[in-house]
Amino acid sequence: MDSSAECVKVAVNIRPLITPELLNGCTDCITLVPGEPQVQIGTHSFTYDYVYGTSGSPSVAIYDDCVDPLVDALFRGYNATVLAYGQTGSGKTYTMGTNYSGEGSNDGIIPKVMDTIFRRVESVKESTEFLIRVSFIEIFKEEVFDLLDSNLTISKGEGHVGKAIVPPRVPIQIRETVNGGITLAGVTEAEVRCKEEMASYLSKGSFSRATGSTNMNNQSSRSHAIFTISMEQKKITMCSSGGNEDDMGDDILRAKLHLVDLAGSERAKRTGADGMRFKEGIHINKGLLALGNVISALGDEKKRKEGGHVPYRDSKLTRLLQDSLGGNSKTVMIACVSPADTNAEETLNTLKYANRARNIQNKAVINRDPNAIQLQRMRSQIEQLQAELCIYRGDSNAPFDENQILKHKVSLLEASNAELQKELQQTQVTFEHLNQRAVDAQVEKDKLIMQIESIRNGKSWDEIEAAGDQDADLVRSYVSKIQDLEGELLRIKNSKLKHTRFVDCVDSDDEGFRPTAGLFPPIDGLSSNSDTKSLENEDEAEDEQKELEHSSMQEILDRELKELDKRLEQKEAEMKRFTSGDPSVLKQHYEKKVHELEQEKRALQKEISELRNNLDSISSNSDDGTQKLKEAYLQKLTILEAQVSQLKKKQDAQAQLLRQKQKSDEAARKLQEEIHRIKTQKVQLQHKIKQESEQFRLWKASREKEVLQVLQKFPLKILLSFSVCL
Ligand SMILES: Nc1ncnc2c1ncn2[C@@H]1O[C@H](COP(=O)(O)OP(=O)(O)OP(=O)(O)O)[C@@H](O)[C@H]1O
Repeated sequence: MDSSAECVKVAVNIRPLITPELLNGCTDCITLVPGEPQVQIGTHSFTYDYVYGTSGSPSVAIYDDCVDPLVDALFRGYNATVLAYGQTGSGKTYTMGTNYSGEGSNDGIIPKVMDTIFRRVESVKESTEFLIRVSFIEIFKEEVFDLLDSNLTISKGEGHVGKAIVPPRVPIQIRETVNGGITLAGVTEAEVRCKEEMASYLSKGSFSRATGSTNMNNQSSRSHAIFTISMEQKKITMCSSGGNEDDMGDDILRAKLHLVDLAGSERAKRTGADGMRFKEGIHINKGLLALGNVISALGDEKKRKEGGHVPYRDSKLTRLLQDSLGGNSKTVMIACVSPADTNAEETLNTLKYANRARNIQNKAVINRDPNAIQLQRMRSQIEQLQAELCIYRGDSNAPFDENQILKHKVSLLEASNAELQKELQQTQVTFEHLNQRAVDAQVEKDKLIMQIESIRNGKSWDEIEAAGDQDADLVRSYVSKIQDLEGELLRIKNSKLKHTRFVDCVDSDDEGFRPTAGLFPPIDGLSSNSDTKSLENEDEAEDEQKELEHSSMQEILDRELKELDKRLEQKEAEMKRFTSGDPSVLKQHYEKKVHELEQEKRALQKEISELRNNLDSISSNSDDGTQKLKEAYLQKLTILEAQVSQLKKKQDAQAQLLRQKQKSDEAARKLQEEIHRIKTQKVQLQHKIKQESEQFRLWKASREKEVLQVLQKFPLKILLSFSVCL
């Protein structure tokens, strides 16, 4: 997960069974797991960040756990959103406190938010200036209306009970700012200075909100309502520069808290709706369906990593909540559910919806005024230059020694680094917005091109409109396909870069890889047009990239193979040395030699013992002749004994040789085994080379097929416009 990314927090609020449900004999079908944020319904079990049951005073706990941290974040310059979702009558308006009029029960979230904000403002008003504004809008039948519009003449009696409202009011246009933010053209933003003033605007807006009676709630909200609190703050006194992330210094922080009370999520037939109420339901569901699709797209980790399309533009609701879901906001969703068994199906749907929302990751950043950031940076520079000047002047009264100045410089650099990192974060968020806008604009543009083309071909407007959604889906699928391919190309480029570095390290003599020719020949009719070249070039670049990858892989494998061959050659040469003579002949030779020496030794020993016998018989005769013979025998005996001892030595040496021979036989056997292993490795490597070539061939074939399919499906005009935009 990205370190700066933070998941949307999800809480489930289960209201008690209400009187009509009790009168109908409904029973509680939800089970809570004690001590765990878990909910069980039937065989299903879900875990959330927080679960609030039917007892106690949940609104206090909900506020403390889920909303108070968001109000705190608002003061630190972060955007935040609280979103109440659930079927009609599940308690969204009750939980949010959207109907709060400034008097009576203070139970809902919004009154508590107001209370906290103004208590906090009061506590820091000596050091910080605040500008707080509120706006209140509703999305009713896919149009945005300003609930604080002072020209609003509608009275509560005109269309609220059983009859649809036909309000004499002008819808507000949604605009996008240059950095991808969403604004509402001309919406009332009322400045407020106290809680009572803020509550009066909430009450005024709630009064104007479209409500109606349904089977499930006789004061049912028929619109999505967004109450927004904007806060601008600036420190009055100078503050010490420190590394604290939330220290705003001279910055102006601007942040918004959206408090969203959605319309009921139930299916139309359950509410017993007909006529106008039924049509309202269709619009409500369109917005909630789009919201569900956005949640699904953002919650899918694979799609998110690939930067896939998020259909924010499919409804006004999702466009307005763009920042709150997957953007620059800290967001909490409160799923409101009824425990009644009659509502079990809708409750299960809400729980599933909420469960998916837990996977959404937002990237909230502190919203600082860019001018203030620039000012801060310039001030740091001045301080640094002043410090340097002190050193160069050699000013003995200067309060800095060199060490201090270096420390100061380090802290300035650290501060500037932190600033740059924040800027980078903001730029990343802006980039993602712009990217999304580019995709959406591309889809819009291509839809229009197709419509113009259809008009030229004589189609009626009804036919065009009927085909509109289908065409838009087709175009969207192509745009996202192109996005996917671009993403893949980028990944391949990056991995190639890493790979080239690796190869360079392994072999510095490597000349590098030369790009081979593109895979596809120019396409007739397109090749001469310069607009198509970028598309063609990108394809060629991708193909070249793949070819390069393939050839570099082949080169590495070839090199490995050569290395193995070299080792094999060495081992075989060694083996040859061992086996150059016939080992069995050699062995026989040595054994024979030892045997001969043995025989010779025995013969000599026999001769010596005969001589000794003769000597003994001579000793008994003492005449001169026999004495001389005795001396001759003794001499011979000495010579023979010397010969025997030499023969013994030779015999030992031969035995030693024989042992050595046995050892070298063992070494030869091991060598033989090693040669066998190298040969097996070689076969495996050759197999791998073959496999890699085959994979590359298959990729090449599918790539050609893919490009041909895209070219066949796209009208030429769309291809041209894609290539211009991309
Ligand atoms: N926690 C609660 N305790 C007691 N009563 C509650 C609670 N939550 C809701 N109710 C009651 O349930 C009824 C329906 O609540 P609410 O109007 O807030 O529903 P909703 O979800 O806003 O409906 P819709 O989408 O139709 O506007 C109201 O009568 C309300 O007083």
